[in-house]
Amino acid sequence: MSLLPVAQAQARLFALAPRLATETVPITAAVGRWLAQDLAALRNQPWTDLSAMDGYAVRAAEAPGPWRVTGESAAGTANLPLLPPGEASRIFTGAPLPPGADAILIQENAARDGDRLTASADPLPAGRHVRSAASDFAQDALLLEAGSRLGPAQIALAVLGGHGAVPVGERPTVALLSTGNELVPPGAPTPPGFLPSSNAPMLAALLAALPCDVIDLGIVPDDLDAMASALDRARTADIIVSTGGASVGDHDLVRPAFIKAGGALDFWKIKMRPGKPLMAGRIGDTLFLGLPGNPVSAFVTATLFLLPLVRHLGGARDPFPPMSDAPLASPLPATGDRDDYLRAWRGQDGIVSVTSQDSAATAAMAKADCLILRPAGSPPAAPGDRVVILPLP
Ligand SMILES: Nc1nc2c(c(=O)[nH]1)N[C@H]1C(S)=C(S)[C@@H](COP(=O)(O)OP(=O)(O)OC[C@H]3O[C@@H](n4cnc5c(N)ncnc54)[C@H](O)[C@@H]3O)O[C@H]1N2
Ligand code: MOO
Repeated sequence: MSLLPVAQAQARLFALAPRLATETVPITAAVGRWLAQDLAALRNQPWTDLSAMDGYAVRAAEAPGPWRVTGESAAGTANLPLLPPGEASRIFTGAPLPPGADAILIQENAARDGDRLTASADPLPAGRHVRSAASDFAQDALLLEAGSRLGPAQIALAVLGGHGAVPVGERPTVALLSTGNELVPPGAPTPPGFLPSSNAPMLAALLAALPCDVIDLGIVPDDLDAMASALDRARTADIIVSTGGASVGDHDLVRPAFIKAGGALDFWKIKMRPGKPLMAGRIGDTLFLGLPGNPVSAFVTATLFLLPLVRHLGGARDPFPPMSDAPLASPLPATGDRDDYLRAWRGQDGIVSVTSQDSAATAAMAKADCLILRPAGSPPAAPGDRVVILPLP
């Protein structure tokens, strides 16, 4: 079987995965989720011309006064009477300007003696310290496009736009299955032959940044029937993710177990390093991703396939990790016949690849804050050469 290029594999994975239904949730529960529809403003912001400062509302053409201070405007007032010529109104930040006023004299620049007011400094142009009606956004304006992620700034915008609830993609459920006779749960004793299972906690940590619900189904031994029944039990999830047992050894049983459980495999073996044995398919309505067991391979394939899949299902417009380019600080060897995703960190002088690129080197992986993408067949690279990087979450 020839190796499938990463972009083709990602496209095939998404083709297996229709987006989830949408639901309307209170705005406070929408953080991190993706809008299911364009969001338009239900109101003008500001609703009318407002003062940006504490001071006096005046007619700018009358500066530097004197004015007679008559009315007052505070935030929360409306329907103010016309400001007669020659008069000023005391005003506070966020309060509406009385009709006729067109500038704010800030109180630091005002001299007041009883109800007599004069401007003590600088010319006062019309519009000074005024936030004009709808200058932030107007009613019916498009605030946020479908597929946008709702972070803190987007939530503020939606609320000011008049929305108390928003339509978003549902949260997918992700079931994690760790395969391997050698695995024990985190923190358990490790007699000879055993090691702690780190993949599920690592994947749960990666998924914690996304709106999804993670179920850890624990460790399954390298046994065809045990794996097949574990996969079958996991079918209530939207996505099943296994780690380990994905390669070609006699104990690598995930693929036959998936087929035994009734799954239809769509692809296996990707033109990437690490991560070659990655596989994907469907079992009923559930998507299946079989990640390699090596912790670094599982980390990289999760970054390039699992996280984008969760974003896609939840309605994201941009599901893939962003890429940029940056200069290298240290040299790189030529790549082989697979795309390399090298673990690296962003130093002051450029990108530094971590010392060990072995797919079991977790100490080196933990120093990385980005991946360098080096396409298959790239020649050696020297310090100063620009490379494509993917920042890590
Ligand atoms: N003859 C070949 N051998 C291998 C090939 C190949 O093409 N031909 N591919 C290699 C590549 S590339 C990878 S990647 C690995 C992946 O193998 P598996 O997915 O079958 O993973 P395992 O053999 O089950 O485990 C590999 C390694 O990772 C450790 N492991 C597994 N699960 C966990 C876990 N939950 N937590 C921590 N560590 C885990 C496991 O003990 C092994 O050391 O295959 C190559 N072989
Ligand atoms: O493709 Mo594997 O993940 O190199 O060790």
